[in-house]
Amino acid sequence: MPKLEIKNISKTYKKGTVKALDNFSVTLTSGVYGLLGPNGAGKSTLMNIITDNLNSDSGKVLYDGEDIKKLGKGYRSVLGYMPQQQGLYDDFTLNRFLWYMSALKGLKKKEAKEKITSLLKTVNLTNSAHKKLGGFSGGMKQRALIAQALLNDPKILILDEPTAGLDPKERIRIRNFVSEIAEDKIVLISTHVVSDIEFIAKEIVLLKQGKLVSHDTCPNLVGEIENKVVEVEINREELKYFQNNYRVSNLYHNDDKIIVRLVTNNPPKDHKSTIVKPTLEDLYLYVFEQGL
Ligand SMILES: Nc1ncnc2c1ncn2[C@@H]1O[C@H](COP(=O)(O)OP(=O)(O)OP(=O)(O)O)[C@@H](O)[C@H]1O
Repeated sequence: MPKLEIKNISKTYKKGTVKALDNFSVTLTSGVYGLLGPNGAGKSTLMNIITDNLNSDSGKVLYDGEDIKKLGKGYRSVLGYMPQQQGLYDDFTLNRFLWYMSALKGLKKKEAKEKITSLLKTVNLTNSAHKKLGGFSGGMKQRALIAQALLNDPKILILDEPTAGLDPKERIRIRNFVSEIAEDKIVLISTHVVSDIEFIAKEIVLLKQGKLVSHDTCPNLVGEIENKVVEVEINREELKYFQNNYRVSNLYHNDDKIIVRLVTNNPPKDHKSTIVKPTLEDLYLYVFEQGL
C-alpha cells in the first residue's frame, strides 16, 4: 500500500510576510482524501509541495519512507497531477496533448498508444480526440486534464479543484470516476465544494490559514457537531438578526415564516429549536465561519 508522509511542512511567500503553510503534517495511504479549506488556506501550496513543483521552507515529504527530494525522477514516475490552470494547450488537439504529455512522462511509444486509447475511453472523450482543447467545454477540459494525470498509472494522484466551474452532471461524472480509480492509489482532491468529496473520501483534511485543523472520516468529523445543528422557525423581520449572529447554513420559506438552519453552540433560547442531523457542509461552516 503506498504511503505519503507529509512532515512539518512550512512555507512562506514574500520574504516571510505571507505564511501559506504552518508546520503542516499528515500521512496519506490509499484512498480518496478531500482537502477542504477556504480561499487562501494553503491548498495549492500544499499540492505544489507534494508534487515537488515548489520547495518548502522546512519539513519533508516521504514516499514509502524515502524523501521525495532524493527519489527525484523515481517519484515523478509514480505521480499524477492535475493542476488548476487551464488553457495552456488550447491549440493542441486532445490526441496531440496526450502524446505530448506521454513523452514528458517518458512513456514508450507502444505503451503511450495503449494508454491513450484506454484513457480516452475511460474519460469518454474518444470521439473528441482530434478536436482542439480550446473548443472543449469546461467539463471536457477537466476530463482531458484528468486523463493526462493518469497516463503513467500513478500511485499518487493530486487533483486541484477538479470540478471547478462544472455543471452538476459533469461534477457527478467526475466524482464517480475519481472514486472508481482510487483503489490502490493515494488520491488527494482539493475543493471548495463539499459535495464533491462528502461521500467518496476516506478522510477529510481541514486546512485553515496554513494549519491542519483536523483530519478524520466524514462521519467522525460530522459527529463533532452532533446536537449543534438546529432548525428554528422565525419571522421575516428576524432574518437579519439571525444572519448577523449565527452561522446560517440554510434557510427556506414556509408560508409567511422562515425556517433557518443554524450551526451553533448556543441555540436561541426564545425560539423553539429542533435538533437536526449535521452534514459536512454544516461542519465546514462551523470550522471556517469566523466570529460567530
Ligand atoms: N506565489 C505567491 N506569492 C505570494 N503569495 C502567494 C503565492 N502563492 C500563494 N500565495 C499566498 O499564500 C496563501 C495560500 O495560498 P494558496 O493558493 O496555497 O491557497 P488555496 O487554499 O489554494 O487558495 P484557493 O482556494 O483560492 O486556490 C494565500 O495567502 C496566497 O495569497
